[in-house]
Amino acid sequence: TSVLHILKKWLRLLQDKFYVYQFYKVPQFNHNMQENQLYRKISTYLNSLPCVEDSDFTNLFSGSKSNDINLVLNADQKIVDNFLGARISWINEKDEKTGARSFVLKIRRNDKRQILRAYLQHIHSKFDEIEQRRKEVRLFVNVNDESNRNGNGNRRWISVPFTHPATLDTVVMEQDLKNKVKADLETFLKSKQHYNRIGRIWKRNYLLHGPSGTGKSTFIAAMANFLSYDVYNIDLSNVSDDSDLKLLLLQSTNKSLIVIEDLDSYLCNISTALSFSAILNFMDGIFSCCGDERVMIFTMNSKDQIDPAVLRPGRIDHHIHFPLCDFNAFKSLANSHLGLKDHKLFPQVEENFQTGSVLSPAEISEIMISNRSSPSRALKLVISTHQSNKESSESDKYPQGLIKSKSVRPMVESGAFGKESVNDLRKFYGLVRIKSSRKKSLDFDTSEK
Ligand SMILES: Nc1ncnc2c1ncn2[C@@H]1O[C@H](COP(=O)(O)OP(=O)(O)OP(=O)(O)O)[C@@H](O)[C@H]1O
Ligand SMILES: [Mg+2]
Repeated sequence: TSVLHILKKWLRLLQDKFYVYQFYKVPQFNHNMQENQLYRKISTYLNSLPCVEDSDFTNLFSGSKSNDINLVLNADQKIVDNFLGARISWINEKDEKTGARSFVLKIRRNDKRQILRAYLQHIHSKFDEIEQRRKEVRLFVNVNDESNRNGNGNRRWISVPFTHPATLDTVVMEQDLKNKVKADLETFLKSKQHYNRIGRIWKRNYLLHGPSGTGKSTFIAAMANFLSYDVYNIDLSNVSDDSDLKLLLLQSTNKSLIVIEDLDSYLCNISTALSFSAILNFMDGIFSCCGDERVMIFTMNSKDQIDPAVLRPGRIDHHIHFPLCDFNAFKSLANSHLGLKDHKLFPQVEENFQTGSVLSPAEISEIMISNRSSPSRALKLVISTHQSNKESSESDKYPQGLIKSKSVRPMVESGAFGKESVNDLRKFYGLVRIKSSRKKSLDFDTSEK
């Protein structure tokens, strides 16, 4: 077989001498460093070809499902495709200077006239088919400029499969609000023509604001799963300057969620690297290549200190507030986390929440997860943590030295729990204290402290 294989190869080389070929190059990026969609389509198409399995050398990657194994072409690997009797070969080349990649198509001149157009159309439709089947949402994060310079071909994003399990059903929030957001997203998905007609970029901007641990990030994941959009999470600390921010937007694809978390902390300490106007322009999306189907989401702990220009209508289409946990939210969490529709301790919890909420859904959900074997203990712990947090937030009005003695002692002395629960509580309470002091450091600058 080896001899046969070698003979075939020679014969092919000999035949090649008798034909005139034409070459087509499909670079990964255009001159503005926008990703060439055709490159992505060709890459997906070629990796799906059965002949990848027969090639001399190829890469194996695990897929999104546990048993999946994907074959992925290696750089510089040659692959031969057959279409309507014509032989078309592809190779993935790397530009030594810039590190940018391109696919190069080689086709006989005669075949080109007959089939090239149909062949490219075939790639388009195969790609759509594969995408439909795959429906894999990916999470992109921006790499810093350094790795870019190290021959990454100016690629600013790296991606992994997005597997967050949150859905709009699992996020606890007011039902009316949830329905409104759902309806808004559904209308958005159907509104391409409308946006075109009124001359606006087809995008929707959301601001999620509220204290830490109230579900903002979880809601973003739920939105991504609802829309089946890829998520581009921009870490502004990895953005070197204004043009870098533009580049990130240019290199994102359509049907995507573009996320900037904790925008308030960046706006309050705007660095020299990134200007205020660059952020505003970014939010408007005027640099986006085709402005197709993008949802932008910004999160903040508070919008009190934010320049109204950032929040003006059009720049932010929807403001969604994520509050601390009230009794209704608590009941939803108890239902989803502990399977409790009702419990004899519910009236006591309700009474507690009526005096004002001090626990975030994250804190309550944490208590419920770690005590899910004993719902009663979880509820008692919620009540006592709520009380102690309330006391400590009141004692924040007093000098620092008083806080500890005021807040910790009543819980430990109450004797309502076994030793284990008290330890749990201490441990958990420690976390809460660390969290709240972290928040303080965001709110005030050190000189004020
Ligand atoms: N509204 C909610 N519904 C369901 N789970 C929630 C909700 N809020 C918080 N949680 C739970 O708490 C955890 C933390 O929530 P999340 O990270 O979404 O909060 P966040 O508002 O983004 O906080 P931060 O401002 O600190 O980033 C999540 O793992 C989630 O399971
Ligand atoms: Mg978050």
